[in-house]
Amino acid sequence: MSAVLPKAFPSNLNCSHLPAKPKKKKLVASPQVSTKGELVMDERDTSKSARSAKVKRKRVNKESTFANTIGYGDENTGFRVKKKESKAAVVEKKEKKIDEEVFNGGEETVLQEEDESYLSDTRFDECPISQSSLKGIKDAGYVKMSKVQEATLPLILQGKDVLAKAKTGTGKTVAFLLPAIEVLSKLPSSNLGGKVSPINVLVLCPTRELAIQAATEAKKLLKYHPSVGAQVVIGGTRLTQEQRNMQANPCQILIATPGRLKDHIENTTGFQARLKGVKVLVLDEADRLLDMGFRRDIERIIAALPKERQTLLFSATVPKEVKQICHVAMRKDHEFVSTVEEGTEETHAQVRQMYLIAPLEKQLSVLHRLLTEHISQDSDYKVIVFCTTAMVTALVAEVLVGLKFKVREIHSRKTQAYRTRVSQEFRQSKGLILVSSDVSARGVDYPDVTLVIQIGMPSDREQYIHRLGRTGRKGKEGQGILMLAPWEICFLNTVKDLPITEAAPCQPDPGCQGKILEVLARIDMRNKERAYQAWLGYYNSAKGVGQDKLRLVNLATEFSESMGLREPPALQRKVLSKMGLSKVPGFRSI
Ligand SMILES: Nc1ncnc2c1ncn2[C@@H]1O[C@H](COP(=O)(O)OP(=O)(O)OP(=O)(O)O)[C@@H](O)[C@H]1O
Repeated sequence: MSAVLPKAFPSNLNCSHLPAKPKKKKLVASPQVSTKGELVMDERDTSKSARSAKVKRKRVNKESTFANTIGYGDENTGFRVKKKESKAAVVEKKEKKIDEEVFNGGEETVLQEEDESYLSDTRFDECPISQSSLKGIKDAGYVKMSKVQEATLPLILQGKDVLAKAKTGTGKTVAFLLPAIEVLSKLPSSNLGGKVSPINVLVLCPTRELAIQAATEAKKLLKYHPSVGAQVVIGGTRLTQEQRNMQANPCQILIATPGRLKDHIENTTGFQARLKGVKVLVLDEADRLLDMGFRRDIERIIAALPKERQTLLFSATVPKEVKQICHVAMRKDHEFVSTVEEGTEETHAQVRQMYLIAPLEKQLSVLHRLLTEHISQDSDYKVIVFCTTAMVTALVAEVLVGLKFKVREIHSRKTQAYRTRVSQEFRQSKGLILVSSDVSARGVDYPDVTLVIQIGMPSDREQYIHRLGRTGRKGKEGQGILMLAPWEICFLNTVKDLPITEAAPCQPDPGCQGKILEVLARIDMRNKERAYQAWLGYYNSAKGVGQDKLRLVNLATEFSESMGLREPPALQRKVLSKMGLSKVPGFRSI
């Protein structure tokens, strides 16, 4: 590995790119319980401005925390207790327990500093919605509607198809769920019963985490609608188990990921007939669901639904192409609603965005420095580190664990039970780093994320915005750092209209590189091989990088060197062939 630092990375500068954090406020619980069942917190802080901030502590449901029940950090704890049970039975029980916890909502303790800029002046109780929904909303602690909720509710209640765009973390989930529940609760009873139990509201989400989260939100709103239920069908769980659940307790609201829904359409008896009852179809993260990765599944699903229905498309990003192809799902006379003013940025002003250029060989030590600095400034840190692929995510997580950071990892190569557990833990934690692939890029609502780091170029501008949107939710502050290699600078063109500034060059801690090499040396070779292959696959199809295959060979070698390897791993011929790289000189094959 070369020790020479490129120009963009001068050795005499310190890492001063992170803005100094304001002094932490001390939050002290005052023993008052409001009429809403909220525990209201007093804020004891010496600073005047801080004293004026409204801070609430919300208690949601249940006494036992999800974290306590499951026993994090020791995957095996739960398995060893009852020796007589088979491993499969225990796993099944554990997954069931996770499901129950997820859908009943474990205790969630959230400290909130309210900045109400995302809210409108309209209160929910001024709207023409049912008393049952209002009670659920009140219990959830929502008083005023967010701007997107205020803008879309009347249109949806009028029966219009709606394509809605609103910034990340501004309440789009409630914006589509609440009116959908209202539509459902007004259906004549013939639609609610009979031989076939119809699905009346179908919500599609691009990731499992998002589907689970939407179901949790639905449960809150349905609390006082005893005859309406919401169910989730997602990949990574047993199809037969889902079939049994649906048969035992068919619900009117189904929240699904597209692949698994398609499976049910094709393999579950009576499912197609149930779908004929759909009155409202929602595509959450619509632009993602309509892009090529999902399009076929979506078209197949739409073909199974009645044409006479209402369709709602929601996202924080609605590129031109989506407006052009939304007719795949919507009626021509649909309404387009945007709470992002024309000519203004799609990101939040209170989230400071920076980019930082570092060669691959230095990125882990720069990451180390960024994290160390952030943690020293904020003991309540909650960081998400996004990586390009699942296997690169696994590798970066392993390195950070080796460097003694408190880390969890989440990506598609983990079992669904693991992903659900980690997601719940991160939601409820402070002082934790989540290393993630794009499974957490969109929609996932982790409260109080203090910093989002993106390593390597995101797949596109939209993905950058959604990943960044994991911080600065509900009007809170946040920071985002995009770390690019010098040859990835072209990505900046796609986000040049966003307020993203160059961070001061970062000098890693002396000695850190040595530690990283030691950690890398201990990592199983197979993990590095997998990361190399995944990295190559990603950049091979990345715009602005993948076209020049000869350059790609050199960049991939640079990546393998950044993992401490002297020579790049050999790849299977069929893998190279699949990537269209078999004839490119420089790749080793077996
Ligand atoms: N009217 C409201 N008042 C207060 N909080 C709300 C309101 N509506 C929704 N919320 C809360 O705001 C948070 C963000 O909502 P949500 O996850 O739906 O945002 P989003 O706009 O869908 O974000 P993304 O674009 O990232 O998917 C959630 O914790 C949700 O419970």
